[in-house]
Amino acid sequence: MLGVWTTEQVRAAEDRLLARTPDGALMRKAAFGVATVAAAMLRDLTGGTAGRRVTLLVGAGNNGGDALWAGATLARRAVAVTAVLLSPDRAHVEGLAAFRKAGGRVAADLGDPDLVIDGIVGLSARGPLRPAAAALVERVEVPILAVDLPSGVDPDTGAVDGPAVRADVTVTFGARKPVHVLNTAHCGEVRLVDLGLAPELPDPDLITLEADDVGFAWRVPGPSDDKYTQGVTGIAAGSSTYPGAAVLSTGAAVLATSGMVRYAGWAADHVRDRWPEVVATGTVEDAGRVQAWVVGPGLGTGQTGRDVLTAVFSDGVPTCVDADGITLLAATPALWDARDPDAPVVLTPHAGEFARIAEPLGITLGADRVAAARALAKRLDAVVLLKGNATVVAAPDGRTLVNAATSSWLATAGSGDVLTGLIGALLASGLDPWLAAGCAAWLHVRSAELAAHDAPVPASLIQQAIPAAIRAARNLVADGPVKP
Ligand SMILES: NC(=O)C1=CN([C@@H]2O[C@H](COP(=O)(O)OP(=O)(O)OC[C@H]3O[C@@H](n4cnc5c(N)ncnc54)[C@H](OP(=O)(O)O)[C@@H]3O)[C@@H](O)[C@H]2O)[C@@H](O)CC1
Ligand SMILES: Nc1ncnc2c1ncn2[C@@H]1O[C@H](COP(=O)(O)OP(=O)(O)O)[C@@H](O)[C@H]1O
Ligand SMILES: [K+]
Repeated sequence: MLGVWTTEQVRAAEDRLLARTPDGALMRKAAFGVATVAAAMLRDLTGGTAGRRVTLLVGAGNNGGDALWAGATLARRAVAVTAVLLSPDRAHVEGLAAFRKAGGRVAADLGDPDLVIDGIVGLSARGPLRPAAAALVERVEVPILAVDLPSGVDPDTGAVDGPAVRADVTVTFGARKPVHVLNTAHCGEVRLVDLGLAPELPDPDLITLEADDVGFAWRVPGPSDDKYTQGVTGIAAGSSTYPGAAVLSTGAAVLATSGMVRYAGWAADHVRDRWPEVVATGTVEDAGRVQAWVVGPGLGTGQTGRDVLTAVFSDGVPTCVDADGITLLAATPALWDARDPDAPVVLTPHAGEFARIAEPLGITLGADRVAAARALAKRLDAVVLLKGNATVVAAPDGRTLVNAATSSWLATAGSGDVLTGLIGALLASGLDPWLAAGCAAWLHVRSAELAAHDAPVPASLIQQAIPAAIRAARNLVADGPVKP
């Protein structure tokens, strides 16, 4: 697991570190990291550094100071560095002096650079780029290295509300901030420069899962296991209109667990045809014991759906509610009455479903997706997995993880049904519901990556890549550090 800290947490930690560090030392360390990455980018782009051209966009604060110090280091390595000062009378004084002394040039315009370094604004950023900065950024046609974060993007929410830098690489310092996991599209590749901040940091605000976390969490059958002891997953999904959702969701569970999967619903014949290993029945009541239910994909929003949801809740086991299940709960909150308060619920809304269920409760999905997911999780005493390019998973106790997509190929019809099957299988294996949702989101992205190979990919092929993705996660367990 890797931590992510809010700007407030980072600032407080930096203040403590600054108090016992010589003046300017942290900025010089940060800037050296920027210069090192910039030199590597120049080599990749042009085959060398000497004589190559870099333009710095320099704002009014320490972010601009970082850029100027980095520019000074590059200039000493014979790079032709130009600085455009957005607030000339407020540019970082020591940084500008060092930059000029190293041979850096101040100019009014971008010039014709090989690389641009964005030092417009960092942790103090509020709102989109202002017009002068926006006009410059708009004209950039070469790769951009962002200092700390891409300017114009909100550091704590990753939200973009107007002109903003879209970086190829972001070099950040001391700790990752929310923007780095919530808006990977604007950050590009994120590199972290160690400032020695770790001892000053509190518990992280958010976490992200690594491959070995997922591999470690995946249940592996032992010699005394049988098909029941590994957890039986139940899927209550599909209807005459949407039989495919049942097939996709059930299949994902089949591929994610070596135990047993039961299906209950209208699409029993379709499911049996595609997945003969599934025990399929017409109703939840006839399905037999399961350790977790998935309910909702393609279920329909009529009386049958309401009856199915009630039957599932009455079973008193961990339950993942998706799609039509969420819409039903939004329209008829009394359906919650059938829920056993001790049985965990995972809700998996996309933005529209989130609005449907959250707005009547006074919770809106604004720019701060983490805050919204946390509020709904607390209010409903359920894990909330909010879908999107960055998937946010919030537990009722406030634990929150973010899983960033590596592409947008997952945005395809039926891919959410695959995700629910994965969550169901992990819930049935006995995993903590928040971790189950997070591991499923991680594996979902990895499956899409393996299946897509930079081309469109249907949900059924994402599903087929599940075993390869599990292997990828588990191999790292074998090679990586042993966890307690
Ligand atoms: N502390 C440390 O230990 C270390 C800190 N480090 C570095 O310091 C950075 C934080 O620096 P910082 O706090 O000086 O402010 P910073 O982000 O440069 O903003 C400057 C000014 O920009 C303006 N502005 C605001 N929004 C804007 C917008 N949308 N578009 C345009 N302009 C906008 C606003 O000024 P205003 O014009 O509103 O008066 C604001 O005050 C941090 O990100 C890291 O890079 C590293 O060196 C490592 C050690
Ligand atoms: N732009 C995007 N980039 C990456 N993943 C995305 C993007 N948009 C949606 N997704 C993911 O794709 C899946 C879509 O699920 P959902 O909206 O329920 O679709 P469906 O109902 O068709 O199965 C979710 O896992 C979501 O996180
Ligand atoms: K920046």
